[in-house]
Amino acid sequence: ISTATSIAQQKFNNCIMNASGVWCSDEKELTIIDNSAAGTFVTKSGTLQPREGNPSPRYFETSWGSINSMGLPNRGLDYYLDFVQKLQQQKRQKHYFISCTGFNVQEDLLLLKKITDADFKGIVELNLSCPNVPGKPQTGYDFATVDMILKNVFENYAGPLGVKLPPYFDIVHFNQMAQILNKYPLAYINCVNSIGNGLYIDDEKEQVVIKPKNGFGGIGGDYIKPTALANVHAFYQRLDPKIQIIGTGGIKNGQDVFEHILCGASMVQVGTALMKEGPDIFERLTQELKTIMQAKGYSKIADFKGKLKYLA
Ligand SMILES: O=C(O)c1[nH]c(=O)[nH]c(=O)c1I
Repeated sequence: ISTATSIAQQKFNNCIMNASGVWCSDEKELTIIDNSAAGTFVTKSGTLQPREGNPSPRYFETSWGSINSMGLPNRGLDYYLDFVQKLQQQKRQKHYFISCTGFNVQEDLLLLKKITDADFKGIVELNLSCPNVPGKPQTGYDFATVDMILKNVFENYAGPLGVKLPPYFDIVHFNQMAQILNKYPLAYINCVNSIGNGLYIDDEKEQVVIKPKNGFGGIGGDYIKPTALANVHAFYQRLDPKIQIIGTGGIKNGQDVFEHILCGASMVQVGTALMKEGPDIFERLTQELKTIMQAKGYSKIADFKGKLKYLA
């Protein structure tokens, strides 16, 4: 039984990896993920300059998931690029994802030029959905801007590239976004980022639990799985099959991985549950998925990818 997959013709021996932002902020964390059962890793979204991010407390775990307003703290794109290129020299058969995000299209293009100049051979994840930089909108909800960015990106970047999208909640929005995405040679889209600007309250103290933005933050975990599955499947139904889908959101056991693949995901990313359990989770998720596949008579993920059935 194989849980292998491929994205943009790059092969991965496992379809399960980390979500950007979790266990991927420095080379120590990235090395641990690289040596875990995860098929590969994606870095924290790198910006042109390093960033401190928002004041703490900025992350809080609940029984059903998490709320975060990290504020894009990162070592800067150059740091991640240098580290991944060094690692790539040692592990030629492995491929890695680098996440990046600019505050406007000029910055996006500068980030991509750095990646081109470094002769990066992995896959780029352009983050269009950070919900936690005060005063900055989530690009993914501005359709015209997404269209303009993708036009500029694909006029300037030649390597495999995907985008990290926010969750959408309206069928018309799925249609409008799919129409835009289908115009471009995207390697994949990654659905979903956290559900932006949720609010979690400590009843005893009668107060919020994170400091930035009066407690408003991105929601992850069990809360968002139905939304994540819907976004994966809605785009699977609408996109050119050349554009693959990475499923992110609410994955904490083999069943959740199975459901994302059934909805059309070629790869899945784990955030909140990885934060809670640590990198050993990848071995557990892989075994649980294999057990489910065995019970159902599937030998590879292509046997059931996207095969969600509807009621007649
Ligand atoms: O606050 C963050 O750093 C953050 N938090 C998220 O939940 N998603 C994102 O894309 C980012 I860049």
